[in-house]
Amino acid sequence: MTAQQQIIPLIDACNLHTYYGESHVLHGVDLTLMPGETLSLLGRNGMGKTTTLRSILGFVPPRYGEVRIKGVPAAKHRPWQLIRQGIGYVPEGRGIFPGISVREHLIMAARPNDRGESPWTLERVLDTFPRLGQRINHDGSFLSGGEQQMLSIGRALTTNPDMVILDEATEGLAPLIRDEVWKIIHEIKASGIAAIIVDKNIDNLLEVAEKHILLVKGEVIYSGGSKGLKDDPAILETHLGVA
Ligand SMILES: Nc1ncnc2c1ncn2[C@@H]1O[C@H](COP(=O)(O)OP(=O)(O)OP(=O)(O)O)[C@@H](O)[C@H]1O
Repeated sequence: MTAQQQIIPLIDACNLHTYYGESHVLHGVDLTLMPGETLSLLGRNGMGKTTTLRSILGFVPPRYGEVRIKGVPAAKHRPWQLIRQGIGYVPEGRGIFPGISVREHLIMAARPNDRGESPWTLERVLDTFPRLGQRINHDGSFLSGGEQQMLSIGRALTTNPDMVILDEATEGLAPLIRDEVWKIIHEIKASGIAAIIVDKNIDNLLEVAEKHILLVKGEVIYSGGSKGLKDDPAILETHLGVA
C-alpha cells in the first residue's frame, strides 16, 4: 500500500492520562477507530468509559497523551467544532433542550458532510424514526426517554457524520424501545458510519461491534475482536459480571 492509499483513522487516541483535579482516572488508554468500524467501550460503572469519550472529544482534555481526529491533533480543535469534524455525539443524558421542538432539534445542527453530501435528510431521519414524525411539533422536554434518545440519535445523523459516539445507548429505556435503538444502531452501521458505543448489553455489543475495548480502573485490559471475548468468557465474567 502506498503512503497515499494509507487509511487514516477517524480517531487515534494514544496513551491518554486524564485527571479530575488530583484524581488520576485514565491510565494510558489507547483507542483507534477506523472508517466504518463499530467499536464498543466496555467496563463496569466508574471504570472510565465516559471519561475516555470526553477526553477524545476535548471536554476533559488528557493531561498526557494525544488524540488525533482524522489525522489532526485534537488540541487544534475545540469541542464545539465536533460536528465540523464529522462527529455525531449522543451524550449520556441525551442533551435535549426544553422549549425547542423536535423539528427545531433536527434542523438546528443539520449540515452536509465534508464531501458536500447530505444522505441523512430530515425526511430520512423521520422515516427511520416514525415516532419523531408523530411528535414533530412537541417540545423536546415533553418526550419520553426513548423518544428523547431517538431525537438525540436523529439529530446526530442530520449532521451527516463519519462517526457517531453513543454513550449509554439504551440506558433506562423500556425493552421494546431498546430493541428499536439497537435496530437503528445496525442501520447506522450498514450505512457505513463508524461508531463507538457504550452500553450494558454485552450480547448486542458482541453482535454489532467488531472491536471491543474493556476498561478496568482506567486501564485497557482487553482490546480486540468479538472472538477473543467469546473464546475467553472469564474476562467478561470477571470484569463485567456476565456469566
Ligand atoms: N466530574 C468528575 N469529577 C470527579 N471525578 C469524576 C468526574 N466524573 C467522573 N469521575 C470519576 O472518574 C471515574 C470514571 O468515571 P466515568 O464516568 O468515566 O466512568 P464510566 O465507566 O463511564 O462509568 P458510568 O457507567 O458510571 O458512567 C469514576 O471514579 C468517577 O467517580
